[in-house]
Amino acid sequence: MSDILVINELTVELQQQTIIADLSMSLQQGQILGLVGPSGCGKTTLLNAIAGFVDQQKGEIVLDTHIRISQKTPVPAEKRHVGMIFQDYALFPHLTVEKNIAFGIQTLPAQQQADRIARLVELLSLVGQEKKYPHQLSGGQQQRVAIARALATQPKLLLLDEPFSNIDARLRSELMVEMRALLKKLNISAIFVTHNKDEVFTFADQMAVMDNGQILQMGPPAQLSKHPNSWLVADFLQLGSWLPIDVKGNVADSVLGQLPIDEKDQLNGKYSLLLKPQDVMISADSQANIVIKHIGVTEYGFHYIADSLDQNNSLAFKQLSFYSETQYQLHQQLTAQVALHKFVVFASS
Ligand SMILES: Nc1ncnc2c1ncn2[C@@H]1O[C@H](COP(=O)(O)OP(=O)(O)OP(=O)(O)O)[C@@H](O)[C@H]1O
Repeated sequence: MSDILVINELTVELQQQTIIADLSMSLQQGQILGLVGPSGCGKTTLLNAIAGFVDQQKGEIVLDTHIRISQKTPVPAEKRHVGMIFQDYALFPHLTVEKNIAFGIQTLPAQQQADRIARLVELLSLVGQEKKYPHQLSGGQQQRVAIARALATQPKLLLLDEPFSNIDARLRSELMVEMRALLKKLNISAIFVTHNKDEVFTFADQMAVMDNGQILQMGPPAQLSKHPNSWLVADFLQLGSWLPIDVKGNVADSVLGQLPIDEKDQLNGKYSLLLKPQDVMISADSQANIVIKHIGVTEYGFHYIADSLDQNNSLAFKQLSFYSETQYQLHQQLTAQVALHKFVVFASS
């Protein structure tokens, strides 16, 4: 399978500030990539650089194995065969649905335009809406028009900036499933930006976590959840809570007791241990070490958030998350123990 996109050491500066810093990645033909990361880390700028809306200062972007773009050999946006769907869809308010869809293909012969519009209207369930204006459509319909308009030019790669953020929560997952099926059917590769990790798990084959203009980790979402390569990735994916530990040799001190540490890891000093909710065992006895601060009800039972009872200890923590079928009370003091497993430990918190 060939790569639809290869990025080598890309640097993008905006107003003398480095926004994308030496970023490298690749995406296989037909794959959907979910791009996540903290606000301001450069996600939209990366899409803009791929689409050709901002200049690159260094590095190379290779589209569909043969369109090679660098600072010395720029390629205008319209020659990149990349479609982009903006967060607010950016539909033309004074144009009907069919005229919006036709916008990028006006140079084609009239019959070819009409055939392509008819096919897209059918594909995106917009039959009967052709003569309507954007303000006469629901959010979901507007999104489908934006998709149809982007697909009209038959792009090899579709870029979507937070495509689902304006959609009603009930409609969202239905639309995501529909759109994924459509992209797969047309064998169109896509990169979409989101703040919602659940969207990545529903919609994407690959996930990239960005921070500070770089990609920290990229791979199938399940792989990143299992083996986060840094504190930031684990924290962004909300994989659990952070337990401060102090490692000496093959044991670690924590306010939840001593934990065995694999000496092969060669740790020494203070770290943060990733504690998944299922790794926390709770009992109500006289050895209390946590106090319940928040109680929620979920499909997995009660969800509790607790602080360590001793807040003066240098290893004290706040907001340990765990689930239990047992109902405890707010402010109740309990004993938490850590189930023995292969710990994931990171240097900073
Ligand atoms: N035209 C511009 N000129 C100068 N700086 C810009 C410009 N556009 C964006 N930036 C800056 O670049 C950084 C990255 O912005 P970008 O929109 O790419 O981030 P993002 O990850 O998409 O953020 P968000 O998740 O909040 O949408 C920010 O610090 C932003 O202020």
